Amino acid sequence: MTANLNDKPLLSARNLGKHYGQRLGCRDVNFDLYEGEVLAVVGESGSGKSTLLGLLATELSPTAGAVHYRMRDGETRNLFDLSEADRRFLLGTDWGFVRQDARDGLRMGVSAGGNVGERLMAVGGRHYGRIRDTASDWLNRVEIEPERIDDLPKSFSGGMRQRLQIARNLVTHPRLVFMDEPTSSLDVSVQARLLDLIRGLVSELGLAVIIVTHDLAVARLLSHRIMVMRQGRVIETGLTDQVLDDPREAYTQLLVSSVLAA
Ligand SMILES: Nc1ncnc2c1ncn2[C@@H]1O[C@H](COP(=O)(O)OP(=O)(O)OP(=O)(O)O)[C@@H](O)[C@H]1O
Repeated sequence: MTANLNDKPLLSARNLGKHYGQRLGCRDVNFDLYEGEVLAVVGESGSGKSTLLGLLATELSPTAGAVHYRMRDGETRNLFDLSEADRRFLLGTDWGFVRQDARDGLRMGVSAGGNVGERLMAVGGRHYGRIRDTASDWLNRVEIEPERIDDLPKSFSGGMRQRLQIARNLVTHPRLVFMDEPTSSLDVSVQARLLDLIRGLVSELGLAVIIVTHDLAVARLLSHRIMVMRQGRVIETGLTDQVLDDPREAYTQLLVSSVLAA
């Protein structure tokens, strides 16, 4: 019988680690991520979450280990052996990256429609009318009035900017989306609405997501699995509800009971 590709992980980290000179960023990170799976990485400030995300998204070079990724053609490659062109292809089409600060994820000098359309053009979209229609459709999906299509993101509220960032990232139907504290810069009421939107889109599009958050409520709402980091290492991992309801490690128990400032 032919193996179902979906039985294989989309991404596998093996003994992944990074030191910044003498300082430990993260070490010995091992996990598999499957299509459609949402993995939350949680831990206190300085525990290595951003370092890990940077490594997975190939923005940082590891000092140890590998990350294997199943490309669209079914071939599994070590991300750190990819050519610059392959890397750019992944970043521009197959992956999304939703940043904590929308200014880092959007082109602030380009209209809302341009921000979304640009990613479509990167995957070969050439027909101006169709690109504009798709952009307008995506603005609608993220609850931005399509009449705002020609407005610059700087005229948008924080919540709207984050929603625009999400549209820009999802328009190419990526298979994997990295999210770095996507809601933490927003007011609590705005956060709830954005989380709802993210949850709906992730499930509708069957996205695999790796989300870094210090907010366990965000992890609870969005993720299937959770990885708890402390001092650069993964100290506990498992199904989100299981880990949060019945943490094995004393440190996770403290984190859950909010004794630690996450
Ligand atoms: N560019 C860098 N140069 C040197 N050390 C760094 C660098 N970036 C991170 N570190 C160190 O690596 C460790 C892990 O930091 P990292 O930013 O990955 O943690 P984090 O869990 O994402 O923290 P936060 O939630 O505050 O963003 C820390 O000790 C940090 O000081």
